[in-house]
Amino acid sequence: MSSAVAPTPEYELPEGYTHIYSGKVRDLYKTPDDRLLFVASDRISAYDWVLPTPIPDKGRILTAMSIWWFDRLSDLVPNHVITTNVPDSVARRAMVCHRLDMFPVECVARGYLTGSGLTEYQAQKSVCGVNLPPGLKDGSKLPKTIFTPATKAELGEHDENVTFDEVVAAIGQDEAQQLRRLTTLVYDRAASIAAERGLILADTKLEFGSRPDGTIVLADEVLTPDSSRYWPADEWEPGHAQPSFDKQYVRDWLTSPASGWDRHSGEAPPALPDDVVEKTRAKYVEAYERLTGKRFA
Ligand SMILES: CCOC(=O)Cn1cc(-c2ncnc(N)c2C#N)cn1
Repeated sequence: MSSAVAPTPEYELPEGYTHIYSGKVRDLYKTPDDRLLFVASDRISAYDWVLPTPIPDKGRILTAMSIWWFDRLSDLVPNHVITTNVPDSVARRAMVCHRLDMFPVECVARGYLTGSGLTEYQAQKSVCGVNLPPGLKDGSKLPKTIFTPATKAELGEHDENVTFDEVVAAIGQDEAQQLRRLTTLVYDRAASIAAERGLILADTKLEFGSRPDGTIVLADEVLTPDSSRYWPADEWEPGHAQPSFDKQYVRDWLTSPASGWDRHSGEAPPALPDDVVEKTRAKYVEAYERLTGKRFA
């Protein structure tokens, strides 16, 4: 299915759970006691498509990764997780979360230049209004971490990079400064931990909400390969697209003659072969085990 059509959630939930929203790979429900159930599916997206073949355990691995990171960030910022005690049908792939008043900002921090940041830099030597030095290439390490916010796009559309001043106009000076401070603080902590494990955290996208008392809370998923770019540090080589830690097998097969697919055709991508599914699952397990030092059961 194209990225423009919300997938139908795969999981049966008990009476009293109401489906609210589905993204490409995640689903949001209201719980019987009016909290949120945040479900990570085994769906995988590539080239703006939700692929027809699930990656077994992907949702469980990414949920475990989010929980691990939330725990390591709790001294910097509170988070929205209440419990991982969830219905059996979504065991280990879901979290019950506080319902927050979400900020309409995708809070992106970048330590390296690539993707939409690189495109903007190549056009105007800045990203989201932040001026950068000349001579940077795809994958270049930035002199310091930058906050490059974006507006949340409709399903199937790309987020649009905005300036800090536009965030101020949207939510006010104080909260914009808080989001920038927290986003770079979280990124710097995570990038340092990832580097100790041989992984480059090139960038990450965070979402925040506020409690009724105004406290700013870290929400959504955090620091997963779906919300972040992880690169193997020993393969880092600025000047070209870096290999994606988790999706490179999928991207390489989809763009190879073997798939028979043309990503520019507008046609839906084909099902993935078993070996690509298995190698991709193994990369998610590897990312979890290298980051956390724990075996994925
Ligand atoms: C399908 C997953 O959801 C999203 O993609 C983005 N989203 C988050 C919320 C949200 N809304 C209130 N409270 C929260 N704690 C959250 C969170 N997280 C809504 N959409």
